[in-house]
Amino acid sequence: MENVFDYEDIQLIPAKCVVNSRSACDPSVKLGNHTFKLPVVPANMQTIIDETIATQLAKEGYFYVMHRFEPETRLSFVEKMHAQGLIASISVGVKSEEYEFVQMLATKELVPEYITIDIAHGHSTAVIDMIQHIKQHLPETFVIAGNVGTPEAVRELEHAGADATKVGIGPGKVCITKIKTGFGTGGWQLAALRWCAKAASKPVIADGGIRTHGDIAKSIRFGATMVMIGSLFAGHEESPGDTVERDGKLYKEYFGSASEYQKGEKKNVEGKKMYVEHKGALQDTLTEMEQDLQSAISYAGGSDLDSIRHVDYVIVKNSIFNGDKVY
Ligand SMILES: NC(=O)C1=CN([C@@H]2O[C@H](COP(=O)(O)OP(=O)(O)OC[C@H]3O[C@@H](n4cnc5c(N)ncnc54)[C@H](OP(=O)(O)O)[C@@H]3O)[C@@H](O)[C@H]2O)C=CC1
Ligand SMILES: Nc1nc2c(ncn2[C@@H]2O[C@H](COP(=O)(O)O)[C@@H](O)[C@H]2O)c(=O)[nH]1
Repeated sequence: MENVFDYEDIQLIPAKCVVNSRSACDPSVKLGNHTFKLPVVPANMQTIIDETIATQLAKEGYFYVMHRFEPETRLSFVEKMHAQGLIASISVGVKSEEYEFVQMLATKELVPEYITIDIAHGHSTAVIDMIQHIKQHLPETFVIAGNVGTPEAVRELEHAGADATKVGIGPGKVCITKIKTGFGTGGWQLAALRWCAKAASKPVIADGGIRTHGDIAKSIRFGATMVMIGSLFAGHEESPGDTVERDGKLYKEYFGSASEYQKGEKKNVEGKKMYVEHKGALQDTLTEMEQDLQSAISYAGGSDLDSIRHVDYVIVKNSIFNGDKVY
């Protein structure tokens, strides 16, 4: 691997603007059979999304992926979403009961529009088998498989039938995989995304490590169709994590899906808990993301997301923030 870099090492180079207002730029994206307002999806984690947020996002035209940590609610969740005419987008693991769950959905003719296979090390026989199982029983469902960090993994999961792959092993804010195992794309997630996207023939979702809205545009430039984000979505008033007050300031808890707080035990822990500053309503962040992406598109010299994919860039190793705090 040559040219290893991460989000903070890159600046995109502006091209001549062709719109008279940023509002003329369209940041919507197609994934599978549906078009969504933004190329952004909140992480399928228990402190990031719940049924209320999923419903709100679906109603407003944003993509969402419900987490898999209350497995007994998933079937009724799909029913509830479909009863409202909304898309159902759920997560599964790879244990034997998950095979039965997929079969049960098929038997009841409940077909989620999207299923995400949510596993730490997605380049595995377990994930390949699950892709094939879903495709056998729910052939109409769009399958997102992950997480992976190499072109070989992208090719194998696509070959097994995945409709999209999710890239990112260890770049997450509450991730400790890189520390505990020495493996992953932490510190070079953007370069790993580029490496994987070049091998992909289907959409790639960049997962983890997004710290600013500009990082969304950079992900698009380096091959992502969409980005999955945890920490930037953890602090909203709607966020499911507990709210705590410290020295008169409000914070929300954000913990990893492989943390002891999620697992309820200290076994194979690869995630931690942190507190993020409370920051108001989720819709405000989504609106700001939309405006920032519209602006990014205008800097790219176009009027839609595709224009970002073609801009030049420079590598300015770890220096673009000039030592400033990001916010
Ligand atoms: N994106 C990322 O960088 C990471 C994300 N996570 C998140 O944490 C959650 C838990 O993930 P995960 O532990 O995969 O899910 P599960 O705890 O559901 O494990 C799924 C199955 O895969 C097995 N398994 C897990 N990791 C490995 C491995 N490295 N090698 C072989 N078998 C393995 C488990 O067995 P056993 O437990 O016995 O090994 C289990 O049977 C997920 O939501 C995932 O997205 C976790 C780490 C990294
Ligand atoms: N290594 C771990 N990664 C995790 C864990 N829980 C979630 N995740 C991944 O992080 C992203 C979100 O990253 P962020 O930088 O936007 O906060 C999420 O989508 C997962 O892929 C975990 O316990 N360990």
